Amino acid sequence: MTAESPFVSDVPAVQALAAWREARAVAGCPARVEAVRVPVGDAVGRVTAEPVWATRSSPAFDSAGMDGIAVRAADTVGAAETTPVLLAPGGFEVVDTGDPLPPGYDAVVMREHVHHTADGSAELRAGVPPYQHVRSIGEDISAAELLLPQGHRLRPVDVAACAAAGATTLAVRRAPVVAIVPTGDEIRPIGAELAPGDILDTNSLMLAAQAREAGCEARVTEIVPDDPAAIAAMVRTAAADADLVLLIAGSSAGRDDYTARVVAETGSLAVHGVAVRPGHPVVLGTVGETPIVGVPGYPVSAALTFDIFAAPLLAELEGAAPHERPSAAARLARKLPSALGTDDWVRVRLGRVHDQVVATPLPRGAGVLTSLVRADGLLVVPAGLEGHHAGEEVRVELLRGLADIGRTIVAIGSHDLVLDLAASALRATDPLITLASSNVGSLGGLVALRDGLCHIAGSHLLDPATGEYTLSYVDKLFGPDVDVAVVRLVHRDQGLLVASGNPLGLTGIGDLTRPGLRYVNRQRGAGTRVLLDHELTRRGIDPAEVPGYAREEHTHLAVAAAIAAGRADTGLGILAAARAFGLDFVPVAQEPYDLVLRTRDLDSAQLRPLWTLLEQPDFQAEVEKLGGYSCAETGRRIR
Ligand SMILES: Nc1nc2c(c(=O)[nH]1)N[C@H]1C(S)=C(S)[C@@H](COP(=O)(O)OP(=O)(O)OC[C@H]3O[C@@H](n4cnc5c(N)ncnc54)[C@H](O)[C@@H]3O)O[C@H]1N2
Ligand code: MOO
Repeated sequence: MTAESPFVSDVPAVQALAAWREARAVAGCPARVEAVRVPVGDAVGRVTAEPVWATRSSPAFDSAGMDGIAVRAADTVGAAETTPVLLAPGGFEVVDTGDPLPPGYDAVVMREHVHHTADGSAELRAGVPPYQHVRSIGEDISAAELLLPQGHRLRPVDVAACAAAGATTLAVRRAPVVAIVPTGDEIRPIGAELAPGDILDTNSLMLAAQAREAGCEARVTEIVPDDPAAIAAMVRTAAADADLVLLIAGSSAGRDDYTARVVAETGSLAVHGVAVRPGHPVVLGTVGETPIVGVPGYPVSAALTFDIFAAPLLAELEGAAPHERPSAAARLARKLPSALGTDDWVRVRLGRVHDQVVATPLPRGAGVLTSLVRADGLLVVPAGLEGHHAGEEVRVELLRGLADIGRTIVAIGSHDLVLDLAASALRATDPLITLASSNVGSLGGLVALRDGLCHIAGSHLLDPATGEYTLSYVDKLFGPDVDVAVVRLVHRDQGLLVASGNPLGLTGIGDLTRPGLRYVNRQRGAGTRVLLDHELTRRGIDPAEVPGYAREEHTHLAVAAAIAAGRADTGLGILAAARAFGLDFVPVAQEPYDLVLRTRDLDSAQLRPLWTLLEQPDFQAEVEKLGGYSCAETGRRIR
């Protein structure tokens, strides 16, 4: 690879890590950070640099385990309710929990089992075995035992045990120092006034916090402009007193992307481009004796690059095992395509549907940081796979506890803004409730419900034969005997979304055959597409006559966005989507949008908060404020 090459050539992650390791060895990068001796009280979070041996037993003496009296067990033999034993003063001694056991005694009787008589004797109504309620010397720790191995990250319980075992100081690895260097002419510090095109330096904030969470000291430098000489100077300074440098952005092939060149010129470039996504343009190398990572600028790429490349190295520098997240099996809520040749890191929402965990993929863009914010888990589609089918079992790394996901409502089907509104309203009433919705179209939602992959399927499927919505599809898919309930969410207006002012003067479906028109359609299986097809058929129009019929978007908002950006002239969608993008709207039809579910879930604890919400007048008012919605039948069970 040449330093000048603008091309990022992706190597598999394992190979990249091996190449970087080799480069670090050649550059003489230390294998470990130094060991230091610190007071036990300061050692939490650090990693032991040598084994910890006990120099003291704990307890250091036989001690009373309870408040009461110390006795000789032999003196109590035969004591019973009917034949109490009296111990005269001098034949026992009062003790409190933790007191050394007085010499000559071998057991303790709890004070609530002792009757003191007027002459000061102690009356016992039960015999006691030797060593009852006595903590013997070394019960917890014996002097000379190995308490902790080397390479152990110290937790609060560990330092307490070390101190009890006689340690006042511990030999630990010092915290690795991570220097973070943000770059980019457009990057501004958090809190700065922003001009158009400016971007806040959120990556430094995140990476520094990730480094601290990993037990490191993080130092963020000034933001360096896109000037290779300035970046090189800052990298040299940062590397001089850091154990790892994270150089943010400029990792790919743009005109101002200098990271690979700077690393090659100031040190050695081991890897430029790894077959992982997000994060593929990552740069790995060394500067002096310090490892450096060129972290891609997109926030999701930056976060994952830290996890995949920086965190394992930092753990190794401390001599500790890398942090591993627990994982669980889950079934995919919908199809997950993935490019061959790269490890695809997909963020997922998790929910429990009946007795299985279901994973719903979140948006995949490397700039969509909220996909990580909302993620309950991470799933890696390995380079050798072209993805997974809906319903396929996958292994998911957990970012949240499985117990926490128990209250997630999994919704799959057609997209509607009312579901988004409900998700945020539910969260406001109880932070533990999540409504995770995934848009695969009405038909896809019904299939997912049939296959046990969701709690509710949002549907607005018109049956052109009957003019009825959804019910006939439910019958067809589930058969008449399966207990499926249908609850009305809303009625909504569907119409043609057009640019503000309706510049083409469209009046309805009949105008869609105009030559040169750029229509944008919804995907097959979407209720809106079924509606379009029905309206076309009614007018005897062949879909092939609609220019743009084959062009597909997956949500109302995506259709509206395409029109707002001037990439299309019109598409069928809901009024609320037109409003959200400042578009005009030519009404075509009013349709019901329903929630389909298993009857047994109508009364489940997971779904109950949703039904309560739908009844609320405040919520209904919010919905109608979106425009184009009627709540006249909201919450009514129609099957
Ligand atoms: N022709 C190619 N273009 C791109 C490729 C490629 O292989 N060939 N890779 C794409 C991928 S994938 C990624 S990821 C990005 C990586 O970009 P860079 O590391 O070069 O970063 P920039 O282009 O400078 O910035 C990308 C994006 O991130 C924002 N950014 C930068 N620094 C920060 C920061 N500190 N805090 C928050 N956000 C930051 C920056 O403003 C840009 O919006 O390249 C693709 N392109
Ligand atoms: O690989 Mo980039 O990091 O997808 O966004």
